[in-house]
Amino acid sequence: MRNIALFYSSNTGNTQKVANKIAKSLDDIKQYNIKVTACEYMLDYENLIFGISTWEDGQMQKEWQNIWDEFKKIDFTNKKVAIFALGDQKKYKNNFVDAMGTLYKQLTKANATILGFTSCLDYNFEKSEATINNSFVGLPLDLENDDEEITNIRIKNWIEQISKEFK
Ligand SMILES: Cc1cc2nc3c(=O)[nH]c(=O)nc-3n(C[C@H](O)[C@H](O)[C@H](O)COP(=O)(O)O)c2cc1C
Repeated sequence: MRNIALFYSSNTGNTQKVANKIAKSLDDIKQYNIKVTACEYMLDYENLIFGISTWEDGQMQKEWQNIWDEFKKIDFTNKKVAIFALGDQKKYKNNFVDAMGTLYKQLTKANATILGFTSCLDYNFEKSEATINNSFVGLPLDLENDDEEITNIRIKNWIEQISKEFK
């Protein structure tokens, strides 16, 4: 059995809703809210999924900010990591899912192998800290503006994509 864990946090429940959907689609997964689970538990898993939302013009959701000093001490060598991110491409079009970029940069510094990049083409935004060469560094989701059907398709495709690459 593979060893996968999903760590997330959420202000209004949007990231939680997506976390629940992803966890339901994978048999071999453990789900943790970082509000109540210390980040050293991440060390127990070879494959990790992180869920993060962006607030206050480009900032990480508050629980990610709270664990950030501890998180920065973790070495992710030999770990495969995929990120999904909640944001609003209409109201915050110049900071769309910026928090995913912040998380990505730290994970890269900490030697993680990041997978699950997706194309920017399907989205309508101006600027994001979470892109490299027209790809997002994970899966952005916009529950404020996109139909549930589109969101569900994106999640399904992304799970297929990362599932193949997890060890
Ligand atoms: C005050 C406020 C600031 C926000 N700032 C951003 C932002 O800078 N970039 C972005 O993409 N989304 C932003 N959002 C949208 C949220 O990220 C989005 O609603 C998300 O689904 C919230 O997820 P959560 O409830 O799981 O935390 C903001 C929303 C609010 C209410």
